[in-house]
Amino acid sequence: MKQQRFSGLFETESCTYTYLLADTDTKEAVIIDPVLETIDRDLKLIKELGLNLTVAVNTHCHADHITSTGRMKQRVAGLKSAISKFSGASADIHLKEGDKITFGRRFLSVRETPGHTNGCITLVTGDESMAFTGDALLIRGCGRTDFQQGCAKKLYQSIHKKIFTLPEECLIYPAHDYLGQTVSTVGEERKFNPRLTKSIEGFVDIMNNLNLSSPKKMGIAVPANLVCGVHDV
Ligand SMILES: N[C@@H](CCC(=O)N[C@@H](CSS)C(=O)NCC(=O)O)C(=O)O
Ligand SMILES: [Fe+2]
Repeated sequence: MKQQRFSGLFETESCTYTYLLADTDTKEAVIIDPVLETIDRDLKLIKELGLNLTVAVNTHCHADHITSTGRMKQRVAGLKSAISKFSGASADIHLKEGDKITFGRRFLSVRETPGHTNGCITLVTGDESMAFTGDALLIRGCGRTDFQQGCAKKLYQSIHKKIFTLPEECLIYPAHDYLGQTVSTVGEERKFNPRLTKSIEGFVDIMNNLNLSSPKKMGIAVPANLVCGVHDV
């Protein structure tokens, strides 16, 4: 019987979620958005579970924290890094719409969801029961669109066309949450997301008036993440 192991892991400084998915029959595993500060915790869990980590994928070139994918590659034999081909970042695998990341008999399929950045992707499990939305769709929110080629119109269209078309009960796992929320569903966000339930004009207006300060680590995170996060910290 095919089984899947799923872990949601949290990094407290940047409020980032890292997700680990494994086929428990074959032990092949994939990690999504791992953070440099929590590399030891994540690799310990992978070792404890006896998993063979084959792919470390970033949903986009993060601006607020440094990815651990480069460092993980140095510590896990055969591990490949992956990111969108539109991210501008180096990686072993450059992903595009419709690509599949396989782990054992399971897979994640790639949906391009630009708007927060040009290279944002949403990863959807083969049975469409889970979607890892990165910073495109957050729980009752969405990624900001005021830097890294952000575009509010594009983000609105990405979310409506590529995420809200998934089954209502599909679980939404974002890359961040600042309020302690861990999971939502497509149906819930379609109904209750205060930004995405507006018209496109209303959405653009909200996004143009967020007035958020830049992420504290942006100056070091973006250049580091363009090269898989490997740099002298
Ligand atoms: N204060 C944090 C950065 C917070 C932030 O800008 N979050 C991003 C996602 S990380 S690129 C975002 O899109 N937020 C949207 C929102 O509505 O909050 C820091 O200093 O790191
Ligand atoms: Fe981001």
